[in-house]
Amino acid sequence: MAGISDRKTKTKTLNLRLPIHASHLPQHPHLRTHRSPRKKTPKSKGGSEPATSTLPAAAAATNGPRLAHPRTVRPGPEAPPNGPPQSIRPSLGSTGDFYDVAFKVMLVGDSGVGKTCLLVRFKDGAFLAGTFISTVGIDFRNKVLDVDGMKVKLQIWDTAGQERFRSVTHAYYRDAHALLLLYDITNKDSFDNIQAWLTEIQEYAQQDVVLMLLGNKVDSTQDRVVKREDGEKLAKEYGLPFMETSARTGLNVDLAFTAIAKELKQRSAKAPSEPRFRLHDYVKREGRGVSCCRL
Ligand SMILES: Nc1nc2c(ncn2[C@@H]2O[C@H](COP(=O)(O)OP(=O)(O)OP(=O)(O)O)[C@@H](O)[C@H]2O)c(=O)[nH]1
Ligand SMILES: [Mg+2]
Repeated sequence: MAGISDRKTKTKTLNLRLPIHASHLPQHPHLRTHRSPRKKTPKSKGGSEPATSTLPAAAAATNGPRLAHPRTVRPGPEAPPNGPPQSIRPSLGSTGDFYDVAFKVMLVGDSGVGKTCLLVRFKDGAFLAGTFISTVGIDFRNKVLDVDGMKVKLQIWDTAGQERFRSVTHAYYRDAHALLLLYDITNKDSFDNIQAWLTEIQEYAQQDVVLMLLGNKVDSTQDRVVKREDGEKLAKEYGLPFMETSARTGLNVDLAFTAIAKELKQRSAKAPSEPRFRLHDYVKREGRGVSCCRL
């Protein structure tokens, strides 16, 4: 297995890869625009990393990923209160897209697990092959989905997995309606760090945030070191919906975001007339295995 630290990496601003308009970027004081050397992905065990504790309340949850522990919310300078989902009335987004309701989704997980690639695959239908360019700070892309006749806008925040940007990311958790937590099936450390990420989420995110666990790079069958069953077991332990994905082939990528959008839309409905959407069941039913797709 090629460890993350073994790879040829380069760090530069995400803007170079995601050509979003500069005016869309939050003026966060921690946002960096300079290149800096890549550091090894932090380990959760020991050191200054978040303690690796379990989330018993989350584990007990059977109907979703709610983290029931009381927590201290530490909003950052750019984190407005996370109220209910935005306006149900049709709105015109800054990119000219009409939407009925909008939500914020955050991608989190160790550096190199494929967060940026997953977002680019979902937004543009392409895969960013080649030199790994690590995200600096945080950035976002918008995509409007048609969910059962309603235009649902997802504002998807792509965070930097490197430890040195962690304080930047913390400031945005509170504003997120949903989190996609990724590990890399070819990198055991990234899987072992999931518990630490959950602890961090428990501390900084909203209590009712929608959370899904994704094991990415499932196309790399030769390099797999985390079994699918281990991912499923961990997800079950914490009451999380789980899927394996590939930003390279696109396997389950649209499904992951669509599932999140469906769940958020359902939650935003004031008087839901339709049958209750069940995120766990939907993901289990619709998720596809590796064998379905060739490279
Ligand atoms: N085989 C394979 N490689 C992938 C996949 N997703 C990402 N990669 C590769 O993994 C490396 C890291 O991908 P990124 O998306 O930049 O990782 P990241 O999680 O955004 O990393 P940070 O920005 O540092 O937090 C790149 O070399 C990608 O080409 C995947 O699904 N399959
Ligand atoms: Mg990235």
